[in-house]
Amino acid sequence: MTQTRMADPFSLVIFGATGDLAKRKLFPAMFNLFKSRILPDHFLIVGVGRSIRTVDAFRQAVRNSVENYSRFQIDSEAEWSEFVRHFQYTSSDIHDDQGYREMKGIIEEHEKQLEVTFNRLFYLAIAPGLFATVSQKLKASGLAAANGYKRLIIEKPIGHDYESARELNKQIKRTFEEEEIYRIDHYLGKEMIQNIEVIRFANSLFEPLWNHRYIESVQITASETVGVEERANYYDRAGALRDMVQNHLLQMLMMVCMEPPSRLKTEAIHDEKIKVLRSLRRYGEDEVGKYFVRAQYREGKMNGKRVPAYRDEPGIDKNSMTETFVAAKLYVDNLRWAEVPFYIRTGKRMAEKVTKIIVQFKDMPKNLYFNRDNDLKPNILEISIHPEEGIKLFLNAKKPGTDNQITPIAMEYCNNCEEETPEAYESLIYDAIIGDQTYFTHWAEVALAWKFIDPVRRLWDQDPQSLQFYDSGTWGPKKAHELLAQEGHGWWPQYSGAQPEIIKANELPFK
Ligand SMILES: NC(=O)C1=CN([C@@H]2O[C@H](COP(=O)(O)OP(=O)(O)OC[C@H]3O[C@@H](n4cnc5c(N)ncnc54)[C@H](OP(=O)(O)O)[C@@H]3O)[C@@H](O)[C@H]2O)C=CC1
Ligand SMILES: O=C1O[C@H](COP(=O)(O)O)[C@@H](O)[C@H](O)[C@H]1O
Repeated sequence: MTQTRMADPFSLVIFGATGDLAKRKLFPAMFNLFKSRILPDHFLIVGVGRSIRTVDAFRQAVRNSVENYSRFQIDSEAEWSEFVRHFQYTSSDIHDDQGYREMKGIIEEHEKQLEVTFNRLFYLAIAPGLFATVSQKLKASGLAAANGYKRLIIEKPIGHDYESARELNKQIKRTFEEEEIYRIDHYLGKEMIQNIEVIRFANSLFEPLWNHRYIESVQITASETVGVEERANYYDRAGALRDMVQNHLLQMLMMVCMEPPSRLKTEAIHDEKIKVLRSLRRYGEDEVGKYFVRAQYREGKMNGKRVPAYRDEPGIDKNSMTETFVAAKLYVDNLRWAEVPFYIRTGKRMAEKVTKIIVQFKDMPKNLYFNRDNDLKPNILEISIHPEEGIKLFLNAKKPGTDNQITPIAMEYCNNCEEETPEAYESLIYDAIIGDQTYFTHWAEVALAWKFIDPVRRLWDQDPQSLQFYDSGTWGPKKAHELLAQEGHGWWPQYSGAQPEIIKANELPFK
């Protein structure tokens, strides 16, 4: 959410309104925006699903979802009525033209009552295999012919490789221009991911150091404790490389690496992100094994409870070769990042749920001054994205009262300690409503990310030996540690051993 202003009146059609995404994310996000008073008086939400529901039953489902997942409470029945009166429902199969006529009828009826420009958004919370059909039928039915704006919001996965993504994109573009397509990568809606830009470009402290001369390495971790859950059908065909690396991890990498944009405008930011993907070092087939590690979880213990191996999860093939973990060493071959390793890792059933970026600065000269025993801890900037949100800067300082002993200390800022921050979908839906594409994925990003991933995937598919295994509840296979050890590095924080004192940002003298 880049700016807070009241949105213009709009109609939003949610395809897949009876599904999980709508229930857990979309309805609560709409309610959060309503509570934040940034939705206009006039807006309409039309839910579409195959399930037969009355409008009242649909509104009750919206209420259940808000009560379970919204960050705000419903304060009164009057408030609830004011919110829910905006919701309508129509039951229809996506292939059925009559359904589109009904949607059009509901929307036109709403628009007729208003003397304003008619803006329409279409949110596809449905399987990607249905995107092209909906897009084509929106055009044919005239629904996509608003006299204001028309926008399409789609979810990942966008294809399963470059070719399929390109084909899908081609079909969607028959109805929507690039400026009308909002491709959600929900990591870009996270507060601290959006904060990376500010930390980098609003602090004279960091910008001069943000390059290969001062940065030793960067680590990006997105670890999860959950297993495959109920998504066997999708996940077993996707794997962690497609599910997490192609999108979320590369997006985080782009935010860390991009050059300062010429202006804080969507196009300028997208241009710089795209250049990062273009600069990513491509590995030959014989190099994938050296720079990438993939693995699958075995059974293990999580919170004292035994959990099954991936191959024993419901719906998963007993011989599945799908990876649930990926680690990689990447290089961005440009002048700023020459030879700086970017270590990325993601996995399911790992020891902790954590999303974090670690920027490790170069060591002080060895054997000089305070580093004479060569045991100074490195300076680290830790950007915590989830579940903590904030930054910590690890420094070395004199231990109070002792004889020149040095201790690591940390200065800390917590972003979500005092108040709950907006949820990613809330920020992104709001941005789509006000027409800000900054934190959505441009087609060129999708295309280049696939082009980077595809050769790795191809190689893995031909090489069963590339699959390692790790116990559930651990930090992944040994090889993922060896990947860093080769360079004298280690995954933070196990490697640091530091138990730094924390200096809170609000205790600093300038506050
Ligand atoms: N759930 C999540 O957290 C996330 C989901 N996504 C993506 O969002 C999309 C939806 O996911 P999710 O909500 O989990 O899926 P669900 O299976 O829970 O819901 C699918 C929805 O699509 C509707 N639907 C399916 N086929 C048709 C059809 N032929 N005509 C009309 N409606 C149809 C279903 O309606 P009905 O049941 O009434 O037939 C239902 O509302 C997927 O692309 C997924 O990858 C992305 C990120 C996170
Ligand atoms: O997109 C996805 O992300 C989730 C992890 O998201 P987070 O916000 O909880 O970090 C992951 O579980 C899922 O497999 C993937 O499709």
